[in-house]
Amino acid sequence: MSASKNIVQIKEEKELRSTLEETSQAAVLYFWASWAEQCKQVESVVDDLATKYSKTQFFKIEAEEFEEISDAYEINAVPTVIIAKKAKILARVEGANVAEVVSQVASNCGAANGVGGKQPSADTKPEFKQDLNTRLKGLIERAPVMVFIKGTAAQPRCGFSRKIVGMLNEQNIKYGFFDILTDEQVRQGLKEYSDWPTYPQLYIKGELVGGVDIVSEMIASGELTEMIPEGSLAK
Ligand SMILES: N[C@@H](CCC(=O)N[C@@H](CS)C(=O)NCC(=O)O)C(=O)O
Ligand code: FES
Repeated sequence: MSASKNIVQIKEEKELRSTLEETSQAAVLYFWASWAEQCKQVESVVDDLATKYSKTQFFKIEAEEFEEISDAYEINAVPTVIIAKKAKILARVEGANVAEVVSQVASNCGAANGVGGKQPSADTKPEFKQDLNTRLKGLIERAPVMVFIKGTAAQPRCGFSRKIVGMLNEQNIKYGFFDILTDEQVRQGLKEYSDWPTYPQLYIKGELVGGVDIVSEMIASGELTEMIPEGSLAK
């Protein structure tokens, strides 16, 4: 996928500088390191975007190899994606936040191929979001009681997730779970979709209930069991 000619792995600092100086368009700078596992996810998205946005220049920059550039863009973590127009930074996405990379490229880099070179894309951004939102909705509705946690129900990988799983088990509630550590797009996307910034997240019949604090209060007041559909309570 990285065969697009508008994407280059920079070998010299001046490659980046001269392109940015010459063009009046936004360029995408992807900073990576070979040791950072998370970069692979972002790299494949960047490759994919380069084929979709063939008029935009994409650069891959090995962060530690090009310290001067990394310092200039204040890179503190890899992966980081910067969208820059000449010296100006239009957007910065740190970490494997794939949904945000897609969304920022869509809103800053004009039209994708086939959209006809129109003005910055009122229509490309929602299109990507639509896909993710459909997916998130499907996950939320996978079971009548659904919990999004770090790790699995059998092996939670965070104290908060362990706590909610323990509470649900204690209440004999049958539930489905999704391990958000396996999917960065879901991890970040669901926060925005449900307007809830942390995990765990408990959903009943497709509706967000809340995290540990809320669920524990609702158990104490008896409210939670009232909300659980009959088939989701083990006798
Ligand atoms: N008070 C929260 C605690 C949950 C929390 O703080 N979660 C953090 C740490 S596990 C979180 O999900 N941060 C965002 C992230 O890791 O993506 C609750 O009631 O659920
Ligand atoms: S992963 Fe650190 S508190 Fe949950």
